[in-house]
Amino acid sequence: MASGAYRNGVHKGASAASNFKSSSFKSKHPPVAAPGSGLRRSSSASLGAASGSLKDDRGVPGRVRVAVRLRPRNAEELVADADFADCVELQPELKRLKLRKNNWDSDTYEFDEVLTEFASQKRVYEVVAKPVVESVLDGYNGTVMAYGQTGTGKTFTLGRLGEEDTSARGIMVRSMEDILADLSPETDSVSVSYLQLYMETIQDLLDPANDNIPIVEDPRTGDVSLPGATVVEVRDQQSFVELLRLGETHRIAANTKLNTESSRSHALLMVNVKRSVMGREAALSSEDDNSSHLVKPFKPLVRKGKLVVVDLAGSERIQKSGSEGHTLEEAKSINLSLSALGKCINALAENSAHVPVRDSKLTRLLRDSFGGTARTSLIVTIGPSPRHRGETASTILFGQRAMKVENMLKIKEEFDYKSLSRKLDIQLDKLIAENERQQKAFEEEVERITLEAQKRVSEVERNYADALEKERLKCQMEYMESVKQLEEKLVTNKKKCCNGEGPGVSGAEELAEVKKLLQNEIHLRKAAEEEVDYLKNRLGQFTQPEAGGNSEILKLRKSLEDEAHKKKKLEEEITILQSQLLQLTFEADRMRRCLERGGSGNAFTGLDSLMSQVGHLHLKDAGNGQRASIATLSEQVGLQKVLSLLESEDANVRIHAVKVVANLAAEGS
Ligand SMILES: Nc1ncnc2c1ncn2[C@@H]1O[C@H](COP(=O)(O)OP(=O)(O)OP(=O)(O)O)[C@@H](O)[C@H]1O
Repeated sequence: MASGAYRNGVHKGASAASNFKSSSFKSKHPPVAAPGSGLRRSSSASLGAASGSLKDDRGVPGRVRVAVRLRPRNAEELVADADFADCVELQPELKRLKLRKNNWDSDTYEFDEVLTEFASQKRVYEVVAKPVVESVLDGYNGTVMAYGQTGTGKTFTLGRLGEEDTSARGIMVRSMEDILADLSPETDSVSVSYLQLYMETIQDLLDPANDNIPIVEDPRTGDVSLPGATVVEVRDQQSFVELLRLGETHRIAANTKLNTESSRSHALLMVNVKRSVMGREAALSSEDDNSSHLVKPFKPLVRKGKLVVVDLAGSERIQKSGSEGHTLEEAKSINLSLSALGKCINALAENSAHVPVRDSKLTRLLRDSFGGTARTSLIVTIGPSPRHRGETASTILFGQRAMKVENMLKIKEEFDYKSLSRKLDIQLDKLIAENERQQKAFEEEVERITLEAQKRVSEVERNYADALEKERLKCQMEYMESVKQLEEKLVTNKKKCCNGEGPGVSGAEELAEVKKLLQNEIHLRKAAEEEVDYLKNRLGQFTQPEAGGNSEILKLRKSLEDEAHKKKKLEEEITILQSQLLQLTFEADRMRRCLERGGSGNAFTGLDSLMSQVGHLHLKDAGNGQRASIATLSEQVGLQKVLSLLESEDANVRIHAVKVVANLAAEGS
């Protein structure tokens, strides 16, 4: 008899149950909640509370919570036990169970939760498993375990998929629903392994070929791992249900092959939840300030919670199962692991110094669930049949002992170097991209400014070239005009000379007029020079910011210099023109004087025509300078002709010829 049992409603001896009266079943002191956790915390009575939880370095104290669930009578029992009362009577409001010994005597037990045959799957989940799931999401390990005789509803409670009737969904499916709803897909992840422990061998229910998985314990942390077990990351509920179905199919196939039943093996679903605490905080802060990740210090932490859901093999005794041969060995093996679990629980309940954890694979696998750092809920399932009273009593006692086991819940939080590295990589990528963007923008800006400058320079060049061209044309026109006027005047003078009229207008007046024209010309030239200077200054202003290397500007300067050079040449030509004009004026004067003296006009005819030709040549070739006129005279008039005039009989002709030659010689020199 358990020390905590009630008999006939009277409490006998110190019991775990008596302690539970003072403990709250509500989550008054939930473990440290992950920031931003979206899962609604259970508010109804639950097994998950850490009574009087005081968090210190060792963790949060948390007793193993135990619920009892009664299966309704099945078809066989309805017939076979028709004339008998159930072996148990439940008082759910008092969280008590009465186990009948006979018609007048019963033992009373108190549990953390008493679930009648009418309890819904939803309620069972909420009081048994939900607080554990919440702890797992907060970074603790958690265990939900079903213990009971074959056929009492362990698989019904834990493993129902509820595909046709969602209200029938069991604890596994509902747990994953809550986990997936609470995780952030960007920073968190959840993965599962599904295993079967049969005859001290661990088989992979997600990969049947993998049928002897070793257990590895971390000597430092005591954490248990199963290297080689298939681990599947779960992204949505549907894929998880598929995995459960696949596991169930493999479990049935494996058991058929081994000629056994599911009740002979233990099924373990391991759910690993990994969430980045920093990731969530950073994500929240970055909503307010996009650049915060660059300046705010951050601590990348990862919380790793592991949920283990264990559907234990049937707890019936060997002698009652009538096993023999291989089945007997099998039953012994099942019993071995279950009795090892019972022994461990007893040792822990009694605060024994030695806990035989290593006696079986089951206890090795569950070492964290009892007396470890996990939050653990146990649901013991019982049937109503008085024919199985002994099994029911044994199950109830197992549950009562488990209620005495105290765990020290510890949060599994690690510094997440991987996440830090990933975050830094992302930050680095962002910075590189930003840098490239800025570099590109800078280059585009430089290109834009260069284009703008080039455009402005070419605009100035064009304006300047236009202005120069205009000025040049203007000068040319004026020059041509002046030359034309001089020619006309010369012809008029000659005509007058030939007609013996003499210069109608005095030569001095004509000369003054020509001088005036020249002055005008000089004035215009000066104005053009000023215009050029002004344009030069303007160009200098435009090109100053790009000083030091713009080839366009250099070109512009060169063309400016060329223009200045041309201008200088034009000025020289004007000077030549002036000297020629003087010479012509002199010749005209001389001719006029000659005519006035009444000398032979005929005698001078050849010489006049020669002078006329010389004059024309001078005007035509003025652009090439004085030297060109001698060469042209020699070519076009012929030096022989000039020389023949020197031998003329007329002395005046000879004198003129001498003068012409002398003038030409003076020109030549
Ligand atoms: N609370 C319940 N309400 C209605 N039916 C139930 C309940 N619990 C169990 N059953 C039914 O009882 C039968 C046995 O249940 P189940 O297979 O879950 O038992 P078990 O303890 O897992 O058995 P085993 O140890 O052999 O695997 C099933 O048909 C199941 O539907």
